[in-house]
Amino acid sequence: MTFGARFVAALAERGPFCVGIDPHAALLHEWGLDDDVAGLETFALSVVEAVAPLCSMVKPQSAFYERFGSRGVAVLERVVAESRAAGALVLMDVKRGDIGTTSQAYADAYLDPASPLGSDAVTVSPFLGFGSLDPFVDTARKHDGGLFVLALTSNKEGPEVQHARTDTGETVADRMLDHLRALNADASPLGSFGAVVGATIGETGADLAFNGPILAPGFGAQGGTVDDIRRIFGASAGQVAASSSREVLRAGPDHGAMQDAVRRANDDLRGLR
Ligand SMILES: O=c1ccn([C@@H]2O[C@H](COP(=O)(O)O)[C@@H](O)[C@H]2O)c(=O)[nH]1
Repeated sequence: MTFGARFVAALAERGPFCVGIDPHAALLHEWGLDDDVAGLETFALSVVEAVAPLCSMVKPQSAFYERFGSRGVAVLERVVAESRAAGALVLMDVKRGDIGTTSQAYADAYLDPASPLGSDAVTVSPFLGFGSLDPFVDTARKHDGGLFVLALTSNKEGPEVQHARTDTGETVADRMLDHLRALNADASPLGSFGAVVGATIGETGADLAFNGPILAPGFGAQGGTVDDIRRIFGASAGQVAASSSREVLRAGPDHGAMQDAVRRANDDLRGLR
């Protein structure tokens, strides 16, 4: 089953809310844990245990594990394996992108099921040129994985690059979305090549109608709301997984409170479908 098909099925069954598993130092302290590998492990696996059986997709942010070196990455490997075992899709948030030969190594690391970090999908950056992502595209096709390509990110600095005009007059973001349209052409029910479009973006005029999954980070702690998802995505809202990390994680360590936060977000977002 392709990633696009798994994404559609997971959102229909479990709801459109994606939980970011980002073990910030401040959150470890709020949970009464030390900011060390043992604290990271307790935090991350506790979040997995609480939310992975419930939500359609989890999105671990690799940076928060990498900061502990190889032992942190070992925890990330367990987050991937245990989340998938609990039935959640795993989107590895690493925003990789490099020249093609290096992109191939990244693609193998995150999209080959034989890799310890092999995930359902990975976030990638197209700002070395969309064609530099070809190894990710080919590897995703080979293993039925998915990509989420940065298009209109949730941070306030993004427009400097993403709203800039290309040689043909369209914005960089529009060009990226055009590439995604081409990659997903004819896919059914949805292609596997998604876009990252923040829940915080203002009026951009971008055409967000395309036949692929959309990740909307910035929901919750960064200020994005259900109304923003409705306003930004309109008729494409049914393809959106809205993602939040800190908002859910702050409800912990109580499992019930984190699960309630997931259920509430899913209920609110389901109204848009
Ligand atoms: O445009 C983007 C792309 C990715 N992110 C990532 O999402 C989470 C947001 O965390 P919150 O605590 O919900 O703010 C984090 O991992 C970012 O790296 C994003 O925010 N915006």
